[in-house]
Amino acid sequence: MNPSRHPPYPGRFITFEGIDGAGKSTHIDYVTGLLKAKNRQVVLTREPGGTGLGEKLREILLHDKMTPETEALLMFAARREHLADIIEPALRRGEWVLSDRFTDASFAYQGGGRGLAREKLRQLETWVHPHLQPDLTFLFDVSPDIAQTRLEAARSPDKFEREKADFFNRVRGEYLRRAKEFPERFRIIDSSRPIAAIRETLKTLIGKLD
Ligand SMILES: Nc1ncnc2c1ncn2[C@@H]1O[C@H](COP(=O)(O)OP(=O)(O)O)[C@@H](O)[C@H]1O
Ligand SMILES: Cc1cn([C@H]2C[C@H](O)[C@@H](COP(=O)(O)OP(=O)(O)O)O2)c(=O)[nH]c1=O
Repeated sequence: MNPSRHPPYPGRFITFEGIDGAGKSTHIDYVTGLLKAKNRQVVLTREPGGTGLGEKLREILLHDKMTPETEALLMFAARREHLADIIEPALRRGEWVLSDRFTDASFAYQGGGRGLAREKLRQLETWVHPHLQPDLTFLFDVSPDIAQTRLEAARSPDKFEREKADFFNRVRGEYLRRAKEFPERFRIIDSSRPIAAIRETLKTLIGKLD
């Protein structure tokens, strides 16, 4: 049970983070399978998105030009809906929520990437989810060069994916800084390795959860 939660929910909240192309989407399905094999009820979701309104905001966020402040506010607006409609009800029911990104992404992208002050993001975090943090965060860590090569082979880029290596170096740096700040919940996964090797790591880590 996560003691930082009030009230304490019986479910578990696991988030998947990393720069674009790091392999989150590839591995979230694998982890879902591992948990289902352990007879856990799993809710698979993503940010921005996860709700009807959240998915509409995602379309705007991924394609429209806006100030960094607007970007942060819309990310947290989508998150508020996500928490109220999906995440907290599932945790109350005792289910395992796996989310492709959460608030660490706002610190990494809007903070590290766009340069917004960390304190502003902390204020939004306190406003939107004062008593809830993930139980566990997998940080898929890889260089922007490798991620870019993988993405070029896979799909056409959205607004974020068109950013340059400098931007992703700052995003990666902020993710790693947060992993140091919250070592009890972060697990850094070396994502430069082949998919099979990463699966082995994930299997070991998931096997340790009760
Ligand atoms: N460890 C890996 N080695 C090689 N290719 C990978 C690896 N992980 C993911 N990929 C490929 O890279 C691309 C981006 O992966 P994806 O899971 O969509 O990343 P993300 O969700 O983090 O943006 C996909 O085509 C995927 O098959
Ligand atoms: C949740 C979140 C995502 N993002 C960005 C990161 C991603 O580039 C984009 C969409 O995330 P994601 O769903 O990971 O995109 P994809 O499936 O194409 O890899 O939104 C932020 O900038 N801040 C946030 O708080």
